Amino acid sequence: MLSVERLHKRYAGLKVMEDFSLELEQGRVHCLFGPSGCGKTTFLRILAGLTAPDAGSIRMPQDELSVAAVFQEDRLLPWLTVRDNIAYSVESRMGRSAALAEAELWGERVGLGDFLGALPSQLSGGMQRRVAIARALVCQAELLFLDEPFKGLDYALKQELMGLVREECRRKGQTVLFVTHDPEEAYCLADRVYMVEGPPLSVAKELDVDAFLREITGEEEGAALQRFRALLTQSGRMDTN
Ligand SMILES: Nc1ncnc2c1ncn2[C@@H]1O[C@H](COP(=O)(O)OP(=O)(O)OP(=O)(O)O)[C@@H](O)[C@H]1O
Repeated sequence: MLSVERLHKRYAGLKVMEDFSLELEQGRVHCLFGPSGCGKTTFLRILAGLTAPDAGSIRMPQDELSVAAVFQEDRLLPWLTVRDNIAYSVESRMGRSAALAEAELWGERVGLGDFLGALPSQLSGGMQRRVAIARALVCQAELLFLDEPFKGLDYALKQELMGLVREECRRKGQTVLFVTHDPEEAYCLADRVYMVEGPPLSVAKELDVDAFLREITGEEEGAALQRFRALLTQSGRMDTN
């Protein structure tokens, strides 16, 4: 569905990407997993068309795919309410009243039903994150890019939102690429994990979630595995148990 070939990127003296390639498969949730500062956000920005690579190409089968993204900074419009922030991205396509109805539905699904009329300045950081997630999900885009989408959320909420993202992406066959340095998020949400190091991002180690788990815990069975299995159950990922 999307093929990234031999990307190179440099910021002044810093090489952040060197010959980096990756494939995204239609309808799957992919995780780019790597340490802070290794170049993950730069990669997402290149895919989203916000940063230009120095060399390399991004190929998609169709000319135009719809894309929605959540970046680390929430980028909410401060003068619009929660309802209007969520509706904003779909209003031109759906019309105002349908967009507002969808916005209310998504506002409620992320647990902000009582704050639909609030302004971003009246929300906590975690609540603003939830608005940003709702705003991305309401678009029903074919491609969804998420940069550390659950950063700053408490554990229970993170589990709930991961379940929501999984369920929605599965239901609509969306292709997702999310970025994290949290192994639990990678394990609970992804179908495939690309482990990277850097800068520069260069070769990604591509793993299914069970191989990823073995890679990070260094064990086949044991306490860590059981803990992750419990997480898996909580987050609704019974199918890989
Ligand atoms: N616009 C920029 N100009 C110069 N250097 C940049 C710019 N954006 C990022 N960098 C540098 O490129 C490197 C990779 O940054 P990037 O934000 O892509 O990493 P990351 O893996 O997403 O990090 P984190 O997980 O902490 O968000 C860092 O050393 C960063 O300082």
